[in-house]
Amino acid sequence: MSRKLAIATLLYSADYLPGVFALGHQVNKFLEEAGKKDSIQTCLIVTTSLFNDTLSGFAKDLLNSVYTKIVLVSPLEFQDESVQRNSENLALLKRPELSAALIKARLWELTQFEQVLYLDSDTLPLNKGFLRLFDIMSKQNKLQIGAAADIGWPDMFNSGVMILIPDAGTASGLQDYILENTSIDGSDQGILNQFFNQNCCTDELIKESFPREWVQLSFTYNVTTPNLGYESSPAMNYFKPTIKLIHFIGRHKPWSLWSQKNFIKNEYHDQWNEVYNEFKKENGVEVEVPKVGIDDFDDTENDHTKTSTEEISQVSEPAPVPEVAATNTPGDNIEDSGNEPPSNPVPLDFTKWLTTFINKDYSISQQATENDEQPNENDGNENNSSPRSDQESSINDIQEPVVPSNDVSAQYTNEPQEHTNDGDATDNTTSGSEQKSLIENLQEPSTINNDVSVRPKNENGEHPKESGDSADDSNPEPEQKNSMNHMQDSIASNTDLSEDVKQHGLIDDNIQYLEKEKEGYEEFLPDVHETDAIDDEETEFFDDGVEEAVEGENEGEGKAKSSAAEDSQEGAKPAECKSGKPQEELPNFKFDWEASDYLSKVERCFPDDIFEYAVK
Ligand SMILES: O=c1ccn([C@@H]2O[C@H](COP(=O)(O)OP(=O)(O)O[C@H]3O[C@H](CO)[C@@H](O)[C@H](O)[C@H]3O)[C@@H](O)[C@H]2O)c(=O)[nH]1
Ligand SMILES: [Mn+2]
Repeated sequence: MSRKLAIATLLYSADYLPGVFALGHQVNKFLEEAGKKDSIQTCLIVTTSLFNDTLSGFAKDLLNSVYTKIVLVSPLEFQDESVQRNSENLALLKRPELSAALIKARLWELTQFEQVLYLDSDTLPLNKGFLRLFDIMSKQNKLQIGAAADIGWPDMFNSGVMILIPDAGTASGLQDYILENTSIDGSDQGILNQFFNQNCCTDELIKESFPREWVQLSFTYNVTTPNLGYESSPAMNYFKPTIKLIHFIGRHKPWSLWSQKNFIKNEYHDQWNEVYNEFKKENGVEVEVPKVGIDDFDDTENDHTKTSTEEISQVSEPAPVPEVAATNTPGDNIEDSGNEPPSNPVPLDFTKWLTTFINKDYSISQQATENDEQPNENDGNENNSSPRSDQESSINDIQEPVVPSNDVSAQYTNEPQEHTNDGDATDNTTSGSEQKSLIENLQEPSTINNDVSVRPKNENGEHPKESGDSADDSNPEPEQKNSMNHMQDSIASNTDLSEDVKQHGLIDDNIQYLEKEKEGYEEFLPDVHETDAIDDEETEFFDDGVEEAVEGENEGEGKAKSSAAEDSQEGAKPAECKSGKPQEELPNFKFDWEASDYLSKVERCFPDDIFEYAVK
């Protein structure tokens, strides 16, 4: 008899709807292709309040067309207390919106299925090869979890792709565990590892008899991106044809406006966009959903009833005329509830990125000139609130003009006067709302009364244990092709963008030049239209990669580097910089860093912590 299998994903806030749609669409395509549409169900786990109170009938209809089962879930019992206890660790992640991801623990309650492949809604299977997980893990037992290693700490698994055996006992054990323990990362990934993963047992004695087991899947089933270190390595080229699934980890998802404007070029983002556009086209979303400018919607999860899991059958009513989000109280909007990255009034992160590519000799002399000749250049930038005291070291004198990103871009373009400091903050703050314009149209306080039945909780029989390696993959997958990014057209009308594109046209030119020159790094080079909103997370990847590259290229130059660092600590003045070239002789903002060791100088002149004073 065939097993009851399901592929499940999770939705607890409306801003992940595009992910849920694209994923469902893609999964359906591959189920069809593999001839498994009838044997594997697709299941959306969605919080009751989101589904009933926030999503529009149109959104529900779309969800029902993509997923064969929609399972409504309430927050875990005492979830608030767990979230509270985990808040400190979660703060380290800078992802407050993930506090509710603990609800993934409800996956083990899906006992109507014998085995569930859970996929985060920010994942994208690339081919039907991911379905092989059901074969690889066919002998899985309820005490095992199948998952790939997390790149952040490879002794732990990433909880964005997990294969599991639903089981009432495991479910309640896990939920008790969540109540009593603090998660390593403040969210589901940490606690699931602590519960299932033998590696997380730090007591060697107990480890021997650890009751559960993480069965490690091949990374090709959950290739997380961005991950500069990994992608830049030859391993990416080597394994690329075998990748079955991409996972867009981190704060910026392919559907977010930030990604559309700023994201480091990534073919997988393009691919996600293709799938999403395909979904929209097939479902007439673009035509049917008007763009409106409502910013607020209620995504809060208020239903704390004890009901564990409820299942609704397919919504049978016809698709209603598209409805827009209902009026909401100001306090309920997504930004207030922490589901959007907090706006960053000073585009420090872009600056951080930008300075990585600045010819330091030029930038310093330029800054020195600016300091001398244009002391008030930044006066108009109300974001640049950093106090400047006479006591500050000379390195701060060097750095300060760099902080507003547009000033830095001016250095690139050699047209400092043509770039203003206006608009950074405004632009950044508008991005969140623009990004939601589609989503908002998929929300409403619903009056739809779905057939709801309490889901039965069945015990599952235990399968013989297998700790087999699942890394096999003999099926060569097609190369991923690049495509145009259509998201700007489709998600939001973005009037700010064109203005900024114009403003920074020359920066774009330079970056394209760099891309051409630096083959193999394309994935990591921002397709920059904006100078704001790049966050630490991704710039850190970027910086790390650059440092790596420099290390490789400048082998044996450690001494020069350390002396450069000393210089910096002593507060070297612009005139004392290594090359000492006069400004006119310097290349006109060519990205000639490859041929030089300027990055080591950048390190000297732009130490990471130089920006800290402005980060409030
Ligand atoms: O506001 C939100 C946030 C998350 N989700 C759902 O929860 C999943 C997890 O969040 P995600 O943004 O994908 O987290 P990651 O950036 O992937 O971060 C890592 O850390 C998370 C917290 O431990 C884990 O849940 C992830 O699997 C792991 O990859 C999403 O895919 C969605 O399905 C929402 O519906 N709304
Ligand atoms: Mn994820």
